[in-house]
Amino acid sequence: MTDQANPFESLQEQIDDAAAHLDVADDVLERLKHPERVLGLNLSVELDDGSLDRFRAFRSEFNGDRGPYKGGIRYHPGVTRDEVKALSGWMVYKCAVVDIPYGGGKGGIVVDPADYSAAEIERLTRSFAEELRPFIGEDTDIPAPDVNTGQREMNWIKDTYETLENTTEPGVVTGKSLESGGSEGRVEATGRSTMLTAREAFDYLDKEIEGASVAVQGYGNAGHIAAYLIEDLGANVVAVSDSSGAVYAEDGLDARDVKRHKNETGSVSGYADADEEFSNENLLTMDVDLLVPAALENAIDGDLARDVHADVIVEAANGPLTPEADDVLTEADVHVFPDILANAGGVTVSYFEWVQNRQRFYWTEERVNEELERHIVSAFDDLTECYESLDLPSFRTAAYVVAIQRVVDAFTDGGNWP
Ligand SMILES: NC(=O)C1=CN([C@@H]2O[C@H](COP(=O)(O)OP(=O)(O)OC[C@H]3O[C@@H](n4cnc5c(N)ncnc54)[C@H](OP(=O)(O)O)[C@@H]3O)[C@@H](O)[C@H]2O)C=CC1
Ligand SMILES: O=C(O)CCC(=O)C(=O)O
Repeated sequence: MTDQANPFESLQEQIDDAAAHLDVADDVLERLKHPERVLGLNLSVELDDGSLDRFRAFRSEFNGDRGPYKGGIRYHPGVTRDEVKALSGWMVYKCAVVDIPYGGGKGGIVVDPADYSAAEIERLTRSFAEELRPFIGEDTDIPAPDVNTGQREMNWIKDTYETLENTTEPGVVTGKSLESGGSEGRVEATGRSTMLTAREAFDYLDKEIEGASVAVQGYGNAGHIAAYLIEDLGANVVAVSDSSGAVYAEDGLDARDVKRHKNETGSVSGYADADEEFSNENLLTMDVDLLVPAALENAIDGDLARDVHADVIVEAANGPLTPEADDVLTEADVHVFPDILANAGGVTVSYFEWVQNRQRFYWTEERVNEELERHIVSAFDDLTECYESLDLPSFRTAAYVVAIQRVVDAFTDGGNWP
């Protein structure tokens, strides 16, 4: 990270920027900028050597006007209370922009999972699930995966909850494995909506995605899947990175093959068919047609933004640009398509998973992908229509205008739906 911007303050600034174009009373606006409840925990977990370790953990329930709180759980040493608050707020507006019936929540544990065994991570996850039990449920608050969590952790949360509640309630958490009631297409969903947003953006801007040069920062769930799906559109993924640094090939990498290399060695570095290796900062300032930040918040601050040479940015990560970076890039006519649209595929397919869990009726992958495409394209159209009709300064502001209006309507029209 190149910047110390507080993500919670960034979120509040984004809301204020959009509210300036809306007729929202100050007291209602104040409500939209603060979480309803933040749970802070100290989890005591037994390590494999018999000693106890203490872990700080959080769950923020930001706003439930449109439905149950919804959002992932992150395991990372950099997790803070304010980061979790920001991430939960972004979930509110993300769910509203794609018009799914949820509010926003997010959780996190301050931990580097690489330092612990699988058994220790299981005990940590189950301990968190026990503490969350009174607050979560398929109609109240529904966790999901985020950075460094996936199907394994979601299965443990579901199992702990169902055991303690003596019930069958698979919709209490999404992002589970298929065997535990997960949905086809959920693993790929975040990368898929990033690809769909990039495709729609290029079309909207009258640019060709075929042959476009692409750089992707972060090669986890969101980044690597976005990379290969964008490659499938005929684009040329010339650079990708993870925490070890970036690899570059002038004629294009093979995104799936880079992932195979990362699975084998732990990082993208050392990929044999790369022409060159360089830093993440170099990747973010490359002269490419499309830049996809898919790692963490604050990847691009105001200073770095002045060196960004990409034409279009599609945000797979949550909050990768600081508000100052946004201003610099808007001024420089770089088209930024925001996180709350581009990475909304994850929560949208989580919604499909929850619907399937409640109906005990499971969809094909084809149906999931069709419904996802419909939601993302429709949200993209709402956003660009708002951008044009109100003559807004950025696509981010347009996304927040659409989303905030929907949340305000749900609040003023008398609460939750459906
Ligand atoms: N998973 C999901 O469903 C969703 C995720 N998101 C967002 O997408 C982003 C990525 O999440 P996800 O892919 O799930 O997480 P993962 O843990 O799967 O991947 C994170 C990736 O980011 C890399 N990374 C971390 N720090 C840096 C850095 N400083 N520079 C470059 N790369 C870095 C990691 O590197 P390494 O592999 O070396 O650790 C890893 O490749 C987050 O902002 C998340 O909130 C948004 C919507 C849904
Ligand atoms: O799938 C979900 O419910 C939430 C995913 C998530 O945490 C996010 O979109 O940032």
